[in-house]
Amino acid sequence: MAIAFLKGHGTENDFVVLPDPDGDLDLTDGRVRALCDRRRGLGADGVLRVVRSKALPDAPADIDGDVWFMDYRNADGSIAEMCGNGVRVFARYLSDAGLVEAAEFPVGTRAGVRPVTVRPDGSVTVDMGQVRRTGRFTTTVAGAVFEGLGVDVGNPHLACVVAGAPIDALDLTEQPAYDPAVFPHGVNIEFIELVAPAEIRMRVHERGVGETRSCGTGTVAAVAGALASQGATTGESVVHVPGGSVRVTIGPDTSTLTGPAVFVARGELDQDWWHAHA
Ligand SMILES: N[C@@H](CCC[C@H](N)C(=O)O)C(=O)O
Repeated sequence: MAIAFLKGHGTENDFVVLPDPDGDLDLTDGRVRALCDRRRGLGADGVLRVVRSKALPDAPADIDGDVWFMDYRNADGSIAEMCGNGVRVFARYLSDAGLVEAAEFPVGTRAGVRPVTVRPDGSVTVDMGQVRRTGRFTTTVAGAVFEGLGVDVGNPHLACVVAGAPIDALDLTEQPAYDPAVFPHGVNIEFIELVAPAEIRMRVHERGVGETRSCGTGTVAAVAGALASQGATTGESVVHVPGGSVRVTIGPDTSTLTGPAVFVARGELDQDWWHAHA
């Protein structure tokens, strides 16, 4: 069986997309790690398997079986509940491939259904759901302690506004320290610089990946963190990340993320390579 793939990115958070409507692929952790490896594989921050919800045994039971499901894996092979940049790339794939005809449709994720709108200019808006604030916590980078807002947007985040020092100077090559009692399943950690009332810059260290050039769920968490630093819970902001810019709105009941979704390549995996990495 030929195994098709696409390579795409959203603000340079890059993914291998594997169309697998009937859930036939044996997508082991080892294969995910090999696919994401930038030397022995295709190279990516994560894998997006495109599968019908009814074909994935661990899809949440309340998602309609015909809804397309984003089976997301981090580069280290771990499973994450949600990926904001990935869901835009995923939605764009479904639309370009003619698997969905409407411009607005639901995408299933482990964090629940996320309604998306694919726009004629190729950008995608995602309804990211309600932002849950979980408390104030700290992280440590090279001995420097940063305080931030814990945020749950389906997956866990710690959004830290950095005052008085440029975020560019932070060394994010190592895992920033955090309290595992607070984040027992790990955490994505954002470092935020306030640029203007509705404009921020962000860097991120992603759970299961390392520093990436963007994190969509992280941008929503970052805007929640920036708003909190100004005593607000709702608002909107442009978020500049190393890989580009996105727009985030946060309301009392839900949030949205709008940004690009780009395809770079498509092809077929080598069968021998696939079998060698079981
Ligand atoms: N890059 C993603 C988030 C991917 C999952 C994350 N690393 C986690 O483990 O929660 C995004 O764009 O949101």
